[in-house]
Amino acid sequence: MSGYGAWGEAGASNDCFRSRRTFYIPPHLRHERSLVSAAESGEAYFGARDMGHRAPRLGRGNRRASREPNSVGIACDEMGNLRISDAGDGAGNVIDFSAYEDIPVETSGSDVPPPASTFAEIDLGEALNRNIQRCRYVNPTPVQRYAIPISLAGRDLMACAQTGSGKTAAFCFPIISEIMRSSPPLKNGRNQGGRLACPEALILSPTRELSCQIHDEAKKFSYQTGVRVGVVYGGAPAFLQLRNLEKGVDILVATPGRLMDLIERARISLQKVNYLVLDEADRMLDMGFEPQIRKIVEQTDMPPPGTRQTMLFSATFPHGIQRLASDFLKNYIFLTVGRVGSSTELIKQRVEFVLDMNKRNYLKVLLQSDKVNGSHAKLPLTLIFVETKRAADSLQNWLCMKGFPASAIHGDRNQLEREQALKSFKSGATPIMVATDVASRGLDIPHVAHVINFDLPRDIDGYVHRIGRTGRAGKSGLATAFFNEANQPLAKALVELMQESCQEVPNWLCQYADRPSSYVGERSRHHGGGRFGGRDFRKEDLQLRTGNYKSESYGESSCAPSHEDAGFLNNGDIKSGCSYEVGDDSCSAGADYSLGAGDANAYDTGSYNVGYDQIVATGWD
Ligand SMILES: Nc1ncnc2c1ncn2[C@@H]1O[C@H](COP(=O)(O)OP(=O)(O)OP(=O)(O)O)[C@@H](O)[C@H]1O
Repeated sequence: MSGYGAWGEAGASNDCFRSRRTFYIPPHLRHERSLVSAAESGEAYFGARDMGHRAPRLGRGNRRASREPNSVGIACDEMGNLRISDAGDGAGNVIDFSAYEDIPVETSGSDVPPPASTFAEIDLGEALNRNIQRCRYVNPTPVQRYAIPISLAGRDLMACAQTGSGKTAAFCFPIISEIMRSSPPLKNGRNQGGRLACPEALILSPTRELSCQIHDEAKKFSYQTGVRVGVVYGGAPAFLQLRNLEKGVDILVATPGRLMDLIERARISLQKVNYLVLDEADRMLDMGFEPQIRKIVEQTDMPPPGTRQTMLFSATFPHGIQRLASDFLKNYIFLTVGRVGSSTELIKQRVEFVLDMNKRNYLKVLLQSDKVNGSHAKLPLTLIFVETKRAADSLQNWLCMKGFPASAIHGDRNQLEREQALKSFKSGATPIMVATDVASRGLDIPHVAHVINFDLPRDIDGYVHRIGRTGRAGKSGLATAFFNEANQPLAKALVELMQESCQEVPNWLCQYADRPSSYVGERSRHHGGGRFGGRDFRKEDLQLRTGNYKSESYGESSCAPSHEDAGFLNNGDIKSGCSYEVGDDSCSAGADYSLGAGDANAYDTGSYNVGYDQIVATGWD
């Protein structure tokens, strides 16, 4: 990854901006000093040389076995030094996914392929299987068990699975496997003398950080498969990204703005895209990104649905967004793994009543107590979410003044600042990171012990994604929310979510939830209050009309469809009260793409936080 510490370096500090010999360190191990030291000293963690450089035998994919090793990506030039390490907890233990074992799963759609219970059951190809072993992924996670066979069967998919449950591999594995075996070879996605990149797979994600992370993961999985992975995102020089694409790219990971820019400059063509993935699909199709996504998917040379395979993944999938998304899909399967959102009991959720004017003091107490209880009296990694970019800067400064090492990440920070903040947080050098929603989705930061919603988001899906930054991959985590009168509209949905997740709900919060409110939480309105947070809107529409739609339920049975949902959807009312700081990641100029600038700006200066900012200005403490 070209960014925040994905690569250690030989004989140098772990500064990824200098060009030295590079060593891949996967996201979940980048905080490990021992690993960084091993990389610095040149000691093989998983020596590429151990594996040799013979062309891999690729099972059904051996037609492409003669391809060169992957060489796309800034640090991928020296494959001899590539480190692929395990998925353990850094202490040699394999991640315990047993917490996800009895998760309810539901599929709907026609002719759903059966799930696989082991990787061995799935014919992914020898080279990829070796990489899976190198990653020490022993068994597929539930979403992988279902999504991989569905994808390998060539079916379109809308998949909804809990945060931290392994969705990235669920879409990467089948794509890599299929590209490995595709025939004839596509000359690594190059045309017109190498200037026009023609990827076979396109993975779109909403933020630069997430794109980098997916790129990193995909590169790791495609090691020695001959499949090339590239990435383009805003805020970084386009020429470097283009130079890498010129070497060939089979799988392109991109943020929408930069991708559109490069399409318009005739540097990328989507004519050969056989696989399209929208990660964080509900985010990609909400009112901020939707026009851009439509342009990319419907107004470029990308093959239409049915010709290409399309897969959408998220932990949350409001019905209005499902309806929009169905334009991009053909005869798709809807898959829900577990309750939409948190991995339930793995994340302990606490809600505290804290007035705005007391938030900072309360935070200080919380952090002090975390420090006392932390190992060696150290602060565990703590991610604090605030509403606005200004609030993020201000809280970061205040925390530093109070002796709590903190970084901040938001859409007004330039790419370098964002990378450095993330790197410093991951390494534990600044164990606190203050963030806006730009960091709420997808980021897989190992060992985040505590997520604090200093300002609660406006919708419950936002909350679900934020708290999902902890309690990932079978680990436990803590999420604390500061709640006060201003958050009353969220109370009902919050109580429902907490009850579903077997959390202790304070009585006072239930009282807020019982009050009439102008806001109807996403969960109640979209999901019908069922045990599955994500339900196939087709099913509910059809059941309403005919009482007949094919659905398979594994684990627990699902609830009756909600008439309220259908009515809501028919009104075309989509995700009002959207709470994103829209500041991706897109424009070639390097500035954050300001989608629905009105929204974003209104959000920054809106009345919701005025009181807070005034308090900051008076410097109370
Ligand atoms: N089969 C597996 N065995 C062990 N670890 C796995 C497996 N699949 C994925 N992981 C690990 O689980 C972690 C979470 O995976 P990932 O980031 O893909 O989650 P996600 O579902 O996309 O989360 P989010 O909804 O927050 O984006 C990663 O560190 C990944 O390496």
